[in-house]
Amino acid sequence: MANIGIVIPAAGQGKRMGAGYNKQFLMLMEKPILAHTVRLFEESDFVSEIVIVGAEGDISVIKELVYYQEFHKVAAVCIGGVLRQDSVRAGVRALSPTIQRIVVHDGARPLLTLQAFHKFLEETREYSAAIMGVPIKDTVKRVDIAGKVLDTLPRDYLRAAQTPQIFDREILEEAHQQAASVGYYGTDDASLLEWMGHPVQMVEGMQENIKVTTPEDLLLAERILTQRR
Ligand SMILES: Nc1ccn([C@@H]2O[C@H](COP(=O)(O)OP(=O)(O)OP(=O)(O)O)[C@@H](O)[C@H]2O)c(=O)n1
Ligand SMILES: C[C@](O)(CO)[C@H](O)COP(=O)(O)O
Repeated sequence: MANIGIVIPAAGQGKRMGAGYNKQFLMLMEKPILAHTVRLFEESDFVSEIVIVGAEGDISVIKELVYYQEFHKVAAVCIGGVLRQDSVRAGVRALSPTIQRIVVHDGARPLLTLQAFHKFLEETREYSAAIMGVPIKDTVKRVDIAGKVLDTLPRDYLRAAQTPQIFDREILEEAHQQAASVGYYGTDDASLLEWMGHPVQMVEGMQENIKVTTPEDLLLAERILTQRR
């Protein structure tokens, strides 16, 4: 299972966080959010290479972070694109050709644990494409443009998709290439494969593996990490 390459998209603008700069540099328990995310993969024996994708103006800061945190597996820090999808594609391109199995994990998901990641690798080893997700806790309604409720979706078959998402390199590259050629956009990488008609396996994730998106998420992340200490 070794020789896995990690792509960490971290080139977003963090608009919903409203910090005025990339939210992944916000401090979480005395370290930038991004440092927590990268540390996990640095410590995994199954990971041989990490690529971090940043906004053009953040590249030198990310390189400094890599240096000071002593992240030896980071093979490249490359420039992302306007959409998350563009950033992931750039990251995949920057991985060594020897890497044939790729995990994509949001820079903004710093709470994944090594144990959960290794369980994920074990459970997904037979699949060419697989993702983490968690059952939806709320009742989910579809509404029209005016907010009128149309119906209630059967919750048993709904999952909130997370990262990590794992793919055979060939399939992920093909999905990104095809999507780019027609301008198809998906909010995660798995959706590009779904669009192509390629099967994607869902495995149980962890509720704590939140994406730090708004200020409340940062507070929650701090509480979770405090409890883990
Ligand atoms: N063009 C983009 C957009 C997003 N991301 C990354 O994709 C992950 C998930 O995106 P999200 O949490 O939505 O981050 P932002 O796009 O930064 O948030 P917002 O939509 O609030 O601006 C983040 O790690 C983000 O940095 C990226 O690498 N390149
Ligand atoms: C990839 C992802 O984190 C899965 O939940 C999510 O889709 C990213 O979404 P966003 O639209 O960039 O917030």
